[in-house]
Amino acid sequence: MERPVILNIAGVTKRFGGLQALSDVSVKIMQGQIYGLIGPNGAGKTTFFNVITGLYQPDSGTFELAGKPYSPSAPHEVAKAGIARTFQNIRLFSEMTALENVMVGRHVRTRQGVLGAILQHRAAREEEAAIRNRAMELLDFVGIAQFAHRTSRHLSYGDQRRLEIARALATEPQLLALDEPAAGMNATEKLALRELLLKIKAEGKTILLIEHDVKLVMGLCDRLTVLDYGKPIAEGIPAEVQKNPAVIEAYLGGGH
Ligand SMILES: Nc1ncnc2c1ncn2[C@@H]1O[C@H](COP(=O)(O)OP(=O)(O)OP(=O)(O)O)[C@@H](O)[C@H]1O
Repeated sequence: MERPVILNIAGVTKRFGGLQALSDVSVKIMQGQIYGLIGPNGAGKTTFFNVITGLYQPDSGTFELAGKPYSPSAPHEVAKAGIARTFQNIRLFSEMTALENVMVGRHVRTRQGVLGAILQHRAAREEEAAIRNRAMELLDFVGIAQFAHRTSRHLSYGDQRRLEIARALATEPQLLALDEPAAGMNATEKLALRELLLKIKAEGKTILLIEHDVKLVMGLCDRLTVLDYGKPIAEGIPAEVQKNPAVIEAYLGGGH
């Protein structure tokens, strides 16, 4: 049986002044897939992420998450709809502990919200305990439970990336969107990241991955789209995409 479509985005265009950053980009991701988005520098990958997560307004496009239209008009709306993302440059609350960072992510999904948590009504206190427990579970899941009470800026680079993923998972997303999670990682950290992403996939979660490390993407993704100058030039399984002459030209040609 065909798996349900989680993300179905069609016909996205985005222009910055005279620059056509995205031209008619469409992506369809099935539940449980790791889907890659690659392309040379300036191809439009981050712009596409920013459009689907509500940071940039698209000029056109249709947006569906788990069969329902969603409006990518503001990041908090997108988070509520069920897309959680991480950023190319780590964006943690650097003075908070690892645990607190994950608890903040969890509040997107709870009844009391941040205000309730501050007011500390009884119901809020109970909810807070549940949030704390779940946050600890997530830290354990990504492999950094031992650092729960460490200030996040004191974590190693690789562990900060894991923490970002734990915080994103805390929102119980339908789709986890990762913007260059391996950027700046050494070989050992990359290997550990690969294991973590496979573990997340094994839980039935769906991942959209922008990544510069082509080897990592090819070994990890079920399918991928290649962008070049804002246009999709190939889509398919890694074995096909890496043989595609347009893809080879985009990466090896002198244009970039
Ligand atoms: N806010 C903006 N205003 C104007 N131009 C922008 C803006 N954001 C991106 N661009 C331009 O859009 C194009 C696509 O950039 P984008 O950052 O999406 O590419 P990318 O594929 O993510 O690149 P990289 O791999 O280097 O991160 C580039 O030419 C970039 O200069």
